[in-house]
Parts: sequence; C-alpha cells; structure tokens
Amino acid sequence: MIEVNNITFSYPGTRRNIFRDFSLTLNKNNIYGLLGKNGTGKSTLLYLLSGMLRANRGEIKINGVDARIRRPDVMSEIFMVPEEFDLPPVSLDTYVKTNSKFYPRFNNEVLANCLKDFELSLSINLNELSMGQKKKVFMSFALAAGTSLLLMDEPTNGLDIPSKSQFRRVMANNMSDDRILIISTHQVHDVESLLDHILILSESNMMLNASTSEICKNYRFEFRSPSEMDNSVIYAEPTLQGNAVIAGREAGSPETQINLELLFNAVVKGIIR
Ligand SMILES: Nc1ncnc2c1ncn2[C@@H]1O[C@H](COP(=O)(O)OP(=O)(O)OP(=O)(O)O)[C@@H](O)[C@H]1O
Repeated sequence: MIEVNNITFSYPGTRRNIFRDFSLTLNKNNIYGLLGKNGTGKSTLLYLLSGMLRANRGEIKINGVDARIRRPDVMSEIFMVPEEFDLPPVSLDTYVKTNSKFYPRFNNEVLANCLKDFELSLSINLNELSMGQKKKVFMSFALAAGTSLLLMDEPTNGLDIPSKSQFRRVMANNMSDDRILIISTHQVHDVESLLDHILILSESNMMLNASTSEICKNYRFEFRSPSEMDNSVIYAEPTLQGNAVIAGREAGSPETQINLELLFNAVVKGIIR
C-alpha cells in the first residue's frame, strides 16, 4: 500500500507548488492509469513515489516506510521506467547479472517470456538497440524485477503499432496480486483495457480517483444517433460514427467498455467528478 499524506512540493529554485497538501492512497493488486494535461505533475508524482524527488512537506509511505529514507530493502521494492532513459553499452546478459542482484525476487523466466513476447532475443547488446527496442528490454527487466511498486511513464511512446498490443499482453500476463502498477500516459487507447483504476490529475489535485468497475457501474459509453440523444446523456462529442456518449447506466443494463478519451474530456470539463 502507498500512502501520500498532505505533501507539498516545488522544484528547487522555483516558487510554484506542483503539489500542495496533496494526498492519495494506492492499494495493491491494481493497475492505475494516471492521466492529466501536460504539465499537471504526473511525472513529478512518479518521481516522488519512487523516492527520487523529496516532498518539501508531508510524507509518502511505501508499505509503511517513508520513501525518503531510501532504505535498500524499500528501494528494492520500487522500479521506475521513465519516459526517456539511457542504458549502458553492455550485453543484456552483463546488464542482468549486474543489476538483478538489487531485486531479491528477480525472475529470469519472466524476463525471457517478456522478451519472447516482444520478439527480442536474450543475446543482444544494449548499445545496438533502437529507442523502442530499449524500452521493451527495460520494461521486461522491470517486470522481471518483481517489485511491489512499478511506475511507468509513457510506456508506449516510441512503440510501433504491433508492439502496443504486445505491451498489453506482456503487462496482463505478468501482473501479480501483490503489486501496484502505475502507468502515466496520454496514449489512452494503448492502456484502457488494462486499467483497474483511473486517476485524473489537474493542477495540484485529483479530479477523478475511481475504479473502472465503479465507472462502468454508473456510466454507459456508446455511440448514439441524434434521435437517441435522450435525458440519460451526461456528456457527448460528435464523431463520424455518431455521437460518442457517456450516459447514466440503469441498473440491470449491460456494462460497456470505458472510452477513456471521452471520460477524460468529461472530467476535465468538470461534467463528471
Ligand atoms: N526539473 C524541473 N525544474 C523546474 N520545474 C520543473 C522541472 N520538471 C518539471 N517542472 C515543472 O513541473 C510541472 C509538472 O511537470 P511534469 O513533468 O511532472 O508534468 P507532466 O504532467 O508529467 O507533463 P507531461 O504530460 O507534459 O509529460 C510543469 O509545470 C513543469 O514545468
């Protein structure tokens, strides 16, 4: 469990509080989608959770331990895949032998399976990879590390079209009950089928903090013709297939799949809270 308790944070040398008296609780066995407009603080929040940035006030507790302490046993339970990163110019084998020892539950079988799903070989040199291939290797390593908290910033940026469905398969196959996974992204279609919980961040506060089951229980996401636009419609956007609609869901009516882009727009406009 992660508890963010009343944190205030501004970058050194700046006056603007990115977070002010901000709190959040995250529970294990959940894949969280962290959404928000540019500059709202999604990456900053991931860095704060990882312990790489420190809040000016308040505290972040990872499984009951203050993240700022950076105790080795706490750090070995956290893995962050940033949006951009470099890997050292070594073979994957050398990289794994050097770095896997920091993660007590590192699982070579998981690494091999993830790389296979991404159609990558185990015998590769990290300096011979494209950015997209590096991302697949690093995400495979991250999943194999078996940490209880896994943070991913824009994981599908730079992945080609087939790799995006490979990504969903890899994530779904390797998510275990005892983990918290947070995916920060603007590529909502790449992740919407994976998520258990949606967090929508606006400047310094959470505009939506709801499980996908709660959202599906209360709302229907569908396309409607102009003649079907009745009082049940809460939010609508015109599209080529008709109006994309969020409508109130009557008890007993079938659940629909969340249209995350539509939900995001409705929340940002203050129509759904
Ligand atoms: N190193 C830094 N120094 C000062 N300000 C920073 C720094 N990094 C980010 N910021 C500011 O903090 C705010 C939040 O940035 P952050 O990168 O967390 O947003 P984001 O929601 O991840 O944005 P995006 O969707 O564009 O990736 C922005 O206003 C940004 O200008």
